[in-house]
Amino acid sequence: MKTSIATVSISGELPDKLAAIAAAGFDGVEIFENDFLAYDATPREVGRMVRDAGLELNLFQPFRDFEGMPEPQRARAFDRAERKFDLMGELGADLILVCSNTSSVSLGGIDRAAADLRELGERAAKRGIRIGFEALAWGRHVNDHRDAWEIARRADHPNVGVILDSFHTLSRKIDPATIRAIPADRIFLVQLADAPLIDMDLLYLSRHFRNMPGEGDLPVRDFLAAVAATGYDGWLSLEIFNDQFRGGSARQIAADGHRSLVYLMDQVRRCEPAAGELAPPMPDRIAVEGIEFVEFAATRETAPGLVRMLRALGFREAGRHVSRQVTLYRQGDINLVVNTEPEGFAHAAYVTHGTGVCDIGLRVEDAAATLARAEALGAKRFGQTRRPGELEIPAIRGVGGALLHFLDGGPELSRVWEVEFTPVTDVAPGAEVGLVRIDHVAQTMPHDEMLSWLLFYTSIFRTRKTPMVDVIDPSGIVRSQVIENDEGTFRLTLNGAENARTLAGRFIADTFGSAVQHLAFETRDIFATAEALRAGGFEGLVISPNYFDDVEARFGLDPEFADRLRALHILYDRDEHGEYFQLYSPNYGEGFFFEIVERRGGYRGYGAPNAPFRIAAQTRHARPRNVPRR
Ligand SMILES: O=C(O)c1ccc(O)c(O)c1
Ligand SMILES: [Mg+2]
Repeated sequence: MKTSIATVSISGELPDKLAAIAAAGFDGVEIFENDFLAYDATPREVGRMVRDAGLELNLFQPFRDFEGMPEPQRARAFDRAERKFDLMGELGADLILVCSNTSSVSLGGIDRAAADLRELGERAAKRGIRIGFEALAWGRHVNDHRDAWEIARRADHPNVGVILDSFHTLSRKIDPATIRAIPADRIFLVQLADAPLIDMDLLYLSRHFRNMPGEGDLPVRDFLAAVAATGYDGWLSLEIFNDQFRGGSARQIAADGHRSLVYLMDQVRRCEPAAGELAPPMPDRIAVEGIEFVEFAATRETAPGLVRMLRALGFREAGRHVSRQVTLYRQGDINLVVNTEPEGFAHAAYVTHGTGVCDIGLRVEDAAATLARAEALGAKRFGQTRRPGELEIPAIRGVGGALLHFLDGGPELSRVWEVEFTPVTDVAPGAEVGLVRIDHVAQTMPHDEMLSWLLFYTSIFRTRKTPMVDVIDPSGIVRSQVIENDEGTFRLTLNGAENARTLAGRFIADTFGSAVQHLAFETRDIFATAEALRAGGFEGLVISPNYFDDVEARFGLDPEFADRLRALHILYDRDEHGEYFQLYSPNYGEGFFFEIVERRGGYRGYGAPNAPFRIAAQTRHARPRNVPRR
């Protein structure tokens, strides 16, 4: 189906908006009247700008407070409409959205509204214009698409139909299945938007917090499935009023919007038997079997510090790359790679961001299919000249420009470690500490990038998001959102910093952008791991004793058990499934750190209640003069 987006969804002046919309791959654009009024060009020029950008102008909107007016407002409303029809003639627009009346003087009555729309349809027909009637969720008398459709039906005019908008239907919890009863040829346009589930006045929610389908909590997929089942094959158009998007990057928001529509059409194609071919087929969402490796960019000068930390954590050198300055460190199922090449991608990442994670390798069922899906959803493929002995491993750009590589069990890619690395035996192995796998990867980014990356991950991979939580940092709030699969083999936490003084905010400033801020490893016995680390000279993050007094009281812990936590600086949490234990390294370099966790009995969370105390300890650690003597 053809896709479009309303100008109101994008930041900037009209030309910036149009350029971003065209670049993102949309076929058309809805001109929101205020964007036209605010811009200094004639309607003819604006129409030409749209077409020169390669876009169709599919809707002019909104026309307000029309139906059910008493005189003299009624006659005024028709005069206003005629003026807008003149304007549309110049713009080259043939569909106008009339939204349901919100005026306190408007009168109810389905037949009165139908008669008004019929007359408007008659006048519009003379100009080759069609009227799409939309029920606003806060319309005075009409606030339900079923009533809007009944009015359009009774207007009984070929130039009068309805415009359906997922926000208005779903925010009022109207069953979208009721759309299935509307004939497709009377649906003139479909607008799509999602929104978070926040208990708030609907007008305020709509004008400030709408977001792209898949970014919020509304069942937009069921809405579009119902639309598709009618046989509708017209425009799918995004209409997103969002304060953050208005101030964001026009190109990023437009690209996210396009991705959200492609993803939505793909979901509907799979779940609605009555839907036709909505979009070109692509592989289904990709199941991630695990994190195969994490690669750090470093230099000869910075690598020794990092490697000292890895050894203290029990990692052992296990291989050297056949043609690059790349070393593999291993423990349990964890593969960490340190890249000190003086050129190429990792070096460029080092120059821009400093020592840190530049690449994550995911184990998937089919690496080629993963790349195909990612590209169909607008991800950027990455390629670099191969050196002798190197495999071709599909990769895309991810958070902060870092890479995501895809490995699978096929004959080539399953042998990457044997083919690309020469095994070595560590000459100075540290103690065994019992880390078995990567539990999660935490990526830190500015808050206004969070929805983009959320959509990126959830649209490509078979994952779900959990509700966003606020984490209190001594200098502000950090929002945290989890993306995970059912199997627990792929867990990410996205942390969005709203200000530059929080630990997360300073990390973004110091690393010049979004990046992995910590890696969490799993152990099966946190106490044994903590003892072994300590014996090997690893200095963990010191947590305030006040914290342990509180957890002891809060969970009714056995005092001896609480003393062990206290002595080893192990944080504790519990949910209805089980228990969680956490231990942290101090910050390394630009604010990167490691976490070690143990999950007992199916604990589902990530220790969010502990985050403020961990952050406070890290902040103290970074400014040692604040550490109280003990
Ligand atoms: O918020 C509004 O007024 C408004 C206007 C036009 C629309 O299409 C809409 O969904 C909302
Ligand atoms: Mg709308």
